[in-house]
Amino acid sequence: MTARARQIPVIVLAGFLGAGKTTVLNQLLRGSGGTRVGVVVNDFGAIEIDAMSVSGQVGSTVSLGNGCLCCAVDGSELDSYLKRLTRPSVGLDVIVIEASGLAEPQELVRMLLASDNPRIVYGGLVEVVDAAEFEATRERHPEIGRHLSLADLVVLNKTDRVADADRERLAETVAGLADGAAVVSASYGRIDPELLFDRKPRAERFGQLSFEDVAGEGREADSAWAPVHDGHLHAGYESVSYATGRPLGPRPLLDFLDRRPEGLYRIKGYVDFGAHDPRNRYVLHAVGRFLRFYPEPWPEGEEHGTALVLIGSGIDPEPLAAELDACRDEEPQQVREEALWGVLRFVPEEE
Ligand SMILES: Nc1nc2c(ncn2[C@@H]2O[C@H](COP(=O)(O)OP(=O)(O)OP(=O)(O)O)[C@@H](O)[C@H]2O)c(=O)[nH]1
Repeated sequence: MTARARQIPVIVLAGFLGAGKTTVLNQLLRGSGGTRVGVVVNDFGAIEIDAMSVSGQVGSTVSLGNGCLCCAVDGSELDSYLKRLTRPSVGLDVIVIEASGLAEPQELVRMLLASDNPRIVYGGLVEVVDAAEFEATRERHPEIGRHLSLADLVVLNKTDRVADADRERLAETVAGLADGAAVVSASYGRIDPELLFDRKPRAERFGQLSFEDVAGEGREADSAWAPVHDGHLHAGYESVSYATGRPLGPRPLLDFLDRRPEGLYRIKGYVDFGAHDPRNRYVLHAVGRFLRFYPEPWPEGEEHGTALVLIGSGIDPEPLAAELDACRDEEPQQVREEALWGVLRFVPEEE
């Protein structure tokens, strides 16, 4: 076999905060059959929540926490992870990089195209869009349109959250921005893995980007290419990581979530409600005003505790941490059955 024949496609999975990238990734991993998928997860927050929530993968996962991969100055960090994943002994068929929700996808694509790792080949950019939040997000961040124009495939996710008529309109808007790339509608990230793992020549599958496309040749000067990161989505965003070994009180936490500041767009992580439910931890997801708790059994042997990442613009880390501290349960051993009811209202019946 020639070196070229062994090249492993590397797909970038991008999309704004909370759009459903991890959900799509988990669906792909579940549906990957015998294909061995390697995963690189790039979290924006210091606690690597996404890496923890990628489940059941067939291949290997490496995680790049705390900071945006698109700001790794020369891509050497990414290169070293890819080197590990592309060792023949690992035997991967495809690698998916889940970008942080604030990454500049073209930076990642550029790094992949510039990589001198002979074992990889750029496999396309998948952009995940939150159908329910898209319009508001685009108003705040018009650059989302530019991201879509680079995509090879757009997943219009969370279509269960919008009415049929809105869905069609959104699909049209997104298709217009995506500049000819395929747009597939999905709920809970359910897309056909064949869309990504097909080994046909990529020119047939995706409108492959050339380096010139990505580097901006023939395009208008693009501020995101400046060596500073002012134009990046994450420039105005802050991430706060919060961890505590003391259980949180359900009611104080719900009060906190209820009055969370407008700029606090994304919260994710695990909550320990202590004696209120000693068997389960509660996966928490807030995206805009959307809030969900997903109880799941504590992994065996895992120390119980709460770990949250809060991401937003104009948020003030210290008061947020102090407010969360104030949610810690005063009487962690005392169970009031009704205390958890408020939380259970935000547990979906089924996906
Ligand atoms: N209603 C609905 N919720 C969804 C859908 N897809 C994902 N979600 C929920 O949206 C929340 C965020 O999903 P994630 O997959 O974590 O989003 P993400 O893009 O990886 O988030 P970041 O890494 O923080 O940017 C979770 O609560 C998901 O269960 C969907 O199609 N419909």
